[in-house]
Amino acid sequence: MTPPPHQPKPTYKIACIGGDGIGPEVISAGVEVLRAICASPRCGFDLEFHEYDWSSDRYLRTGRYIPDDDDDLEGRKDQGLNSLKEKDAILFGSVGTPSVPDHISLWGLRLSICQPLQMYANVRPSKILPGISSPLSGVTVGDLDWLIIRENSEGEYSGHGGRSHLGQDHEVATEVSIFTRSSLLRIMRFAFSQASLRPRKLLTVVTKSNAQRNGMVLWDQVASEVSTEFPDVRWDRMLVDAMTVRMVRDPASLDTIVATNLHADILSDLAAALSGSIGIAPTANLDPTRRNPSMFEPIHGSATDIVGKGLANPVGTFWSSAMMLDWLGETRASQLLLQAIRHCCQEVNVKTPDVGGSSTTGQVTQAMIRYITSNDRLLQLDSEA
Ligand SMILES: NC(=O)C1=CN([C@@H]2O[C@H](COP(=O)(O)OP(=O)(O)OC[C@H]3O[C@@H](n4cnc5c(N)ncnc54)[C@H](O)[C@@H]3O)[C@@H](O)[C@H]2O)C=CC1
Ligand SMILES: CC(=O)C(=O)O
Ligand SMILES: [K+]
Ligand SMILES: [Mn+2]
Repeated sequence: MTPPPHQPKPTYKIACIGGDGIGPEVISAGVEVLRAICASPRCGFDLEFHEYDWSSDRYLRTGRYIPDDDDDLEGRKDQGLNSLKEKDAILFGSVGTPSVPDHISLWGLRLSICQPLQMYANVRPSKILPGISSPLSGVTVGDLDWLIIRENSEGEYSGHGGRSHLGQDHEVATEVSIFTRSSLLRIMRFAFSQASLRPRKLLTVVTKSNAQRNGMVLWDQVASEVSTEFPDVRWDRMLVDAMTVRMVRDPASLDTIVATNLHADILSDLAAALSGSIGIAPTANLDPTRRNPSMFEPIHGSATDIVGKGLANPVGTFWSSAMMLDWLGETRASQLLLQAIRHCCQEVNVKTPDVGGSSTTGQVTQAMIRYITSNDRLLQLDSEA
């Protein structure tokens, strides 16, 4: 048989934005682990990492989180937002520091990437991993396995509103939630299709249409319209306040969940805590049209209380990196990464203090790399092994 023609390995360009606080610590751990995968001769692709210094430090130095595309930075003009569009994916840490107001930092960096690049679907899996215990008594692996879909482009985080009469008794501030039919159609179609891909084919639409009588009513209406396109998906509707009760009291009754930008932000932190720790939970900011690169980050923030101490759990970043590989079509490498996470959490018990262990960020990272290096046969198709 003639051997197949030599195929060059695909090389994916990954933008790495560590950001603030523990962001750079977990991102460098993620990059080390991803490099260990690529170092295997059995790995069928390569990753090219492009580091960005976008952070609050840069903001305090230059007045900008993201330089203009035509700013000349040490002779280079390729470091602005447009440069992200040439990448295959973005790995993001976190943004936020005590010396900059949180609304400046979040809008200056994370939202300034997600919004122009139309990453309208924020995907947040939440699941109890073997070796990790839930604070809910009697709830264990398999009892909590959720996929939270967060609307990531509008709603309460549209940035509409303003302040006037500053400092006066009649000072006023508005924060206007925006709900558009076109954005609701795309997020509901995305959520129903994600639900239809999971074995239980079960979607819960979170709402607050009792008190919020405009945007949330349109939200419900579009959910109902889109449901007719997905006859195989069973779905129900929950008011967000009652949803918190159901998540705690009956986690096994839930599977895929769709909620607004604000509601899902809150519910996913709760989900992370119920599944063991905020340090574990991953997220993907997806442009499902693939016109733009998507961005992968742990759901946690910059955790300035633990920065520089080796206490940051890097698992949220490893899991996010696995989601990134999956999005790039590298499912075997993604599976290997997930398996390495399970191995660290359960078999060798290498865990950070937030999940009851005593290992450092670096020790967890090294244990991941050891597992990957000695199990790299899993990167090959069975027929090639
Ligand atoms: N996507 C992003 O970049 C986000 C940024 N933020 C920003 O981060 C800053 C801090 O926000 P917080 O409300 O304190 O939330 P946070 O998620 O940074 O921290 C909350 C608590 O969880 C702990 N924690 C978080 N990540 C951990 C990890 N990997 N391992 C172990 N423990 C971990 C922290 O030590 C802290 O006690 C703020 O400026 C906020 O605006 C918050 C959430 C997301
Ligand atoms: C900002 C924030 O809390 C989040 O994206 O989850
Ligand atoms: K983050
Ligand atoms: Mn959040």
